[in-house]
Amino acid sequence: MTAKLLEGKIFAAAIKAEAKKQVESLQQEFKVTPGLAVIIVGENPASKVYVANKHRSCEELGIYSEVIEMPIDSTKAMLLAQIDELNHNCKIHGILVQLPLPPHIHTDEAEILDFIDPDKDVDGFHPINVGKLATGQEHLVPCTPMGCIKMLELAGIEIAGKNAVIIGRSNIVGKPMFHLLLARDATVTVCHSRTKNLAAITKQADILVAAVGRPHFVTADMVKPGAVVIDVGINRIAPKKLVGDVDFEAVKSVAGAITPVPGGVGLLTIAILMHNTVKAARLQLSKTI
Ligand SMILES: Nc1nc(=O)c2c([nH]1)NC[C@@H]1CN(c3ccc(C(=O)N[C@@H](CCC(=O)O)C(=O)O)cc3)C=[N+]21
Ligand SMILES: [Mg+2]
Repeated sequence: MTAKLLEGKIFAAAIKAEAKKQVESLQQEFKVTPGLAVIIVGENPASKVYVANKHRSCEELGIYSEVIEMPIDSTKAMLLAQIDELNHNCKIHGILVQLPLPPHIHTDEAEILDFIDPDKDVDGFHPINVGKLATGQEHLVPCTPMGCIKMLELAGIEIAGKNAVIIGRSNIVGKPMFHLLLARDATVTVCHSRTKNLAAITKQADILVAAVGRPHFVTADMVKPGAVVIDVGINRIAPKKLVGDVDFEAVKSVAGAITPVPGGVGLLTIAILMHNTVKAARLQLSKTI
């Protein structure tokens, strides 16, 4: 058996086309152009690639985009001042602080992210938005897990009643993914580095989400035949070689459907960021009218 390939570009195109329509209707109805600001601190090469991809997507869709490059030695106070300006800048509807932050301000990450106006929090990382997601009031939702959900929906893959297993419990992927799947009536298990008998649990999964950050972590013997395997990993094993968390070549002959890396959910992450930016703009308009 060979798994159906879930190609990110097809789903991303559908999500972006819908966002583009909404950009046009906001311009026609309200003369407002949605705006996204991305703050990048320092020179992390991977971050630069992602930020450039985000900027290009904004241009494609007619979203106003600002990339704010701050020096590697920026202080917490400098970041908070920049966020404060963007919180009050009416051209900007979405604010994203590219992670990871440099080591000297790493411990300030939560304080920095929590300073973003929750209505402009297109990453969905603010505790208000996390709380809303956890209580069934989905508002601005983290882009990568939301991309996975949208992909399942667009591919016509049923979630309700399915056994979903997530490997990884990060605030960015694992935990929000848990809430999104639970809200759609899956039976959800979250596994992590201290989980015992991992393969026995993952083998129960109808939907398996890998978000561990370790190349080839999910092997064929961990996958139930016919399962949907979503690979959220982005591991750069050489300057130009990107691999996921799943041993793709082996798992594709067991799974029913699988996402590739690159070309999988990474593309959806950006598409949802565009969707969230438009949603944030709409939200802010509805509060001012
Ligand atoms: N505040 C914040 N929000 C984020 O959403 C965020 C972040 N920080 N830090 C880094 C991660 C990573 N991330 C990706 C975005 C696009 C691709 C993407 O476009 N991937 C393509 C191309 C990748 C390539 O070739 O390098 C693909 O998978 O095919 C991947 C990963 C967003 N992140
Ligand atoms: Mg995780």
